[in-house]
Order: sequence, then C-alpha cells, then structure tokens
Amino acid sequence: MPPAGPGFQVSLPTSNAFAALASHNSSSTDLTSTTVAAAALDERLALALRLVDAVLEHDDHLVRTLIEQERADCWVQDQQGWTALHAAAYTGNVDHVNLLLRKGNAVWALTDNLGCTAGDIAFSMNHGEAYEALLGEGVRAEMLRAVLEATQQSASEDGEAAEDSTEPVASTSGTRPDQGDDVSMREANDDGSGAVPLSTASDNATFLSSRLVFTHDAAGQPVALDAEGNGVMMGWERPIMARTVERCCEPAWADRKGRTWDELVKEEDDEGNDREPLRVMNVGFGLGIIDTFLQEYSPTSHLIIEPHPDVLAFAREKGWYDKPGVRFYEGTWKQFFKDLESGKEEYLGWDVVYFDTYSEHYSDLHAFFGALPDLLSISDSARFSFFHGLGATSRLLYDVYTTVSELHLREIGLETEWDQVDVSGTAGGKGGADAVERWSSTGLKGARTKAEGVEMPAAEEEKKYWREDMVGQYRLPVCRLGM
Ligand SMILES: C[S@@+](CC[C@H](N)C(=O)[O-])C[C@H]1O[C@@H](n2cnc3c(N)ncnc32)[C@H](O)[C@@H]1O
Repeated sequence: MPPAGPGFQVSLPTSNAFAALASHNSSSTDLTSTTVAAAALDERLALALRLVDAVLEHDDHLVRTLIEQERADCWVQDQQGWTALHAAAYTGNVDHVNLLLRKGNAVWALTDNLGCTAGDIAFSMNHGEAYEALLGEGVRAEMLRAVLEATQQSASEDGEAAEDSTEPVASTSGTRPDQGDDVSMREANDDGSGAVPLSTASDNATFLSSRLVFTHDAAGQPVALDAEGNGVMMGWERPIMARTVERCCEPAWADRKGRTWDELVKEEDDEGNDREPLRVMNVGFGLGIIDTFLQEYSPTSHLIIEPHPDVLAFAREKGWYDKPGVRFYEGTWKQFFKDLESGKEEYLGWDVVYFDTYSEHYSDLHAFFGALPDLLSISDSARFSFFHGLGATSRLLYDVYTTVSELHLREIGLETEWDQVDVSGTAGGKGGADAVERWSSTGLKGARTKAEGVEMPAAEEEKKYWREDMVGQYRLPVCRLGM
C-alpha cells in the first residue's frame, strides 16, 4: 500500500522530495534567503541520513545525540525508502526503536520502496522485541485515530442535526461516514501515492455508481471486477468462506438439540415438524460464495444486504431471489440500519451475521460493530464474522488491525477467537508462487477484459491485496457476545 501502509495517508516528504525542494529553492531569485533555506534543508537531510547510518552502525551515543540534541528528522527516507526506524528494526535494537518513537518523530507505518514497514523488517529478521514495540505503537496510534474520528464524526453529526432542523434530510447512501484515512477493507487500491483518490476501490459511492463485470480469470476462477479492473471478489477465496460458515453455523446447530445439522434437517424433514429458526444475515453478496455455503445449513431466514445493481442483477440471474428463505435488502447496510431505526425493517435476532463489503474502510466496519449487540440473537450460539483483509499487504499492519478490531469488538461486549485458514492455494489447487499470484487483486495482469458490454482498463501492474509471503495465513474472526 501507500508509503505509510495501506490506507495510512501519512503524507511526508521523502528525502528525495526534501532534496528537490532544496534545489528548487536555491534556483529562486531571492538568492540570500533561498540559499540559507536550501543550506538548512541540506543540513537537515544530512543529519537525518547520518541518523540512519548511526543506527546501522550501533553507535548509541551518536543516535542519542542526533535524536535528542540535534533533533534529526526520523521520518526521512533514504534511497531505498528506509527511515532510521527501518534501520533499527533491521538491527533489532529495541532501545533505538523506542528512542525513535518516543523522543524522535519517527512514523511507525512508513513503508520502504519494497512496501515494507519497519515492523515487517523486524519480523523477517526475527527480532521479536523490536517487532512487539512497533506493534504496540501501531495499535496505540490506530486506537487513538479511532477515538479522534469518532469525536469528529459526532461533531459533524451535531452540525448536521442543527441543519436538519431547517432542511430536509439528504440521502447519505453509499457515502463514508467519516472521510477518514484509515485502512481499506480490501486492499486493491494501493497506488503507492499516499493520496485517497475517488476510486472505485476506495470510495463506496464511486464504486456503487460504477459498472461491474462478472468473468473468469486465466485459471478459470470466477471473478467480479470493478470498473478499474480491481477484483471485488475472487473464486479462490472459497476456502475462507467455507470455513467461516462452518465456524459460525455449527454452534447454532449444536445448540439445537445437540444434533448435527444434517441429522436435524433430516429428522425434521421426515417428521414434517417446524424447524427451530436459523436466521442468517450476509452483508455484501459478491459472487454469492458465502451465501451458497450458508444455504447448506437451510436457514429459515437468509437476509442478504446488497446495494450494487450489477451484483443484484447477477444474483437474480443465478436464481438467488427464488432460493428458500432468501430475501434481498437492495441497499447499503447504512440504509438498512436507518430502516431498522425507523421500524421499516425488523430486528430479528440473527444467529449468524457476516460482513464483507467493498470500497469501505476500517471506520465503516467499526461503525458496523456498534450495532452487533442489537443485531445478534441473545443465544450463546450466535456468531459474527467479517472478512479480515485489513492491512493484508504487511505483516505489521495485519497484526495491528487484528488487535485493533479485537479491542473494538471487546469494547462492545464481543469476544473474538481467531481461526487460521490456509490461503497458500493448496486447498484449491496449486500452491507456492502460483498461489501468491492468485492472491493478487485480479489475476488479470495486462489483460483488457470486455464482458457484458463493459470495457475494463488493462491492469498496468498487478496490485496485490494479500502479501501471502509476508502476512502468512488468513485470520478468520469468530465473534460472540461475551458471557
Ligand atoms: C467482496 S464482495 C462480497 C463477497 C462475498 N462474501 C462472497 O462470498 O461472494 C463485496 C460485496 O459488498 C457489496 N457492497 C459494497 N458496498 C456495500 C455497502 N455499503 N453495503 C452493503 N454491501 C456493499 C459489493 O457490491 C459486493 O457485492
């Protein structure tokens, strides 16, 4: 993802930008003041790069002097994109890591030219203590960000409420509640620029008003692509969806007379009895993969929340509107929540709730968490899960968002267990390098696709949304209301 990691929009000048600025200034007309300014910038740049070297050379005294007395800029990146923090992560010197974070102005989430945060480097070098320090910093920073965003959000809602007293309420369909810069739910929109463009992959309203294509990749896997050629959903995520359903539905079955799902369905079918209800809610239909697995449990009520017209058309064409127990809510989950509040929709007490949308951000998921105590059935067997692709291009970011989401869920009374799912591709076919390739955002590098009358741009370069080499196995959250 971008310089500061996926969705982390820390826009700081790199050392190169710093140098460019110095040279630009020195060619300006006001020679005296610009020469002084350029010299000052050169000096700061030299100081910052000396700090990187001092860290690499284990020169404790110089590191301390440069940070505490010389106030060297710890966020400056060298030619390979390394900051002093990357260097400290490389050497594994936890004192330097802490010094840079506490006394210096180091930025924990900056990525080097290869897309690695300092934490990723510490992890790959097996420097456990340094890694833990960076993880702690990331979690603190992201928890703080969420608090600040919530404060901003409630301030803007107060403002809107004041306006609402005189103006009709405008639809907020598909818009982000916060416009914050947090991590994307799925990581296809890494353009490395650090900016948040109004792209189909990062802006929900843009995505919902653009076309989608349902096609197949070179390996014959079904894929749904957005108008920029990013993968919205890929067939090879099946093992994740299968395991999610198993983990979320089995407790409800076990709860029902202690019999397995198969036994229960069979017995009740034979005897013609009414079954105990099993109510499931899925937010985001995509290719209908998770819904297919949910159907195997014959839910009495199967609610699918999906706003995209092309996805709805796809679902209709595949016969989903006629499946037993299935009902589509044709709108966003935020619209659905409004309808729940107004009484237009009913709180059913769902046994299983799953959340996997596209072009939304962690702050959206966090907002969804807040409703779970009302959405979930009070039964011990009720489960919630979500697609955890948060920060999946970096080991550190993935760990940070695993912890942050768990803490946020705990705040609202949900306990989380993390299951592991092999995403190496061995479950669905070939493994190794081929599997890593399959975890790219489209698998259609360089291919211009034309399907159903919608022409997609050729993907200039493969955008990975899962760094399987760095991140490892997929973590499946299984959440329940605490005791
Ligand atoms: C990654 S796909 C879901 C894939 C699904 N889990 C499966 O197994 O096939 C994301 C889906 O979320 C839908 N979506 C996007 N924004 C949404 C929103 N605000 N509310 C509900 N669904 C949304 C997209 O249209 C898309 O169909």
